[in-house]
Amino acid sequence: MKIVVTGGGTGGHIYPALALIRTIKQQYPETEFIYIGTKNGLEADIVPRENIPFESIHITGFRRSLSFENVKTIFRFLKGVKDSKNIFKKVKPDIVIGTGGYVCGPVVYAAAKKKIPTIIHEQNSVPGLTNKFLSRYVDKVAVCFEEVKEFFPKNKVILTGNPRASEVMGERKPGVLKSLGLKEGIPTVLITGGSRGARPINDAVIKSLSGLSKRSYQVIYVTGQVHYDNVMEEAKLVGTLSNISIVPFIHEMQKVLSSVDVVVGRAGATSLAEITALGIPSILIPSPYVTNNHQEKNAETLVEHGAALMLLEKELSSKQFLDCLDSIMLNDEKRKTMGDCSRKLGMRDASNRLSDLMFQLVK
Ligand SMILES: CC(=O)N[C@H]1[C@@H](OP(=O)(O)OP(=O)(O)OC[C@H]2O[C@@H](n3ccc(=O)[nH]c3=O)[C@H](O)[C@@H]2O)O[C@H](CO)[C@@H](O)[C@@H]1O
Repeated sequence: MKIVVTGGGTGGHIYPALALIRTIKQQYPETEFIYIGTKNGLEADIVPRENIPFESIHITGFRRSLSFENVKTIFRFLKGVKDSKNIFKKVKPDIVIGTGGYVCGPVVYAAAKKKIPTIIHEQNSVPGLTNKFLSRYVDKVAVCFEEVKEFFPKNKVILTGNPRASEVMGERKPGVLKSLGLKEGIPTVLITGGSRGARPINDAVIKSLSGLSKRSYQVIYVTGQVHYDNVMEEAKLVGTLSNISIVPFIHEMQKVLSSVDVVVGRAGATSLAEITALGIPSILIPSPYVTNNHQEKNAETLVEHGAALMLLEKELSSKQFLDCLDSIMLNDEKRKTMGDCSRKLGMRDASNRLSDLMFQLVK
């Protein structure tokens, strides 16, 4: 069987696709995959590392305001459809699956027009523009939140969860904290700004570094690749940070996640699927720069169930950040209660649910 997978731009769309590919490869090693992305998205770096054949098309997103760029985007879309059809001619896929991001638009649309079975996977509690458009053409829409079902055709939508939730399970390995220069057996928080890092979170963490260095707990701080050098300049001025490990990006996030006690981060849907699968309590600082403020809605679901605390970026200060972090890191009972609430939200069988849906469609 040949499967075309497409999705990209940011990690939140790429890692669910990779998790699905790994699950199917384990079950059916003879399955062939081709990943279609763009050259500018994170997928161009992440996917070839996994030894998955990678093809690229050129596409950009629509601007919300009237702009000549949107006219160019329409032409790029049409060219992307043509290029995708050419790839399909060569590859002859049995099914095409899109996991979100602009690149899915022309690829999945072209597949639907060619009558190839199609699925889109929506990770968020509010759908993205591309998936809303594609839902008219595809065979099935796989979702991760009950409340997002109403945005899609009733006869197509099905709750599967996010395959990353399945993938992060069972990866607990000793030595991970040591490899990051930290100690085993001490409460540890992971601070991240999502797959690309987030400057406002970095600003708050930099201002808190001196305070964090005096805490009894330890910190893994992921800056985002492009922000790393600047953060390190600032960190050098603070002095010794023996309980803080600062890194630009983590490639084996599943191993790190299973070694930490609390996560501080944005409220990207794939990250939330991972932390709820593992039952990790979190402090969420939703990005206000995303479509329909969907990260705040993602975060609210966890807060309402007692699994997370939310801080709004516009109110974020170093004092508020440290107080909130201390309230969980220094309170074992609270960590445990929040962790239990988080675990209840996890959908750990998501990979199988999505691959079952796929095989039903191909049959
Ligand atoms: C700004 C933006 O548009 N963000 C969107 C994007 O976020 P983003 O790409 O940040 O997505 P998520 O936070 O959902 O997922 C990030 C993924 O990258 C991984 N990771 C992260 C950091 C790192 O160092 N190493 C690593 O492997 C995480 O484990 C996770 O698998 O996609 C999500 C899923 O559709 C959306 O909910 C977010 O709103």
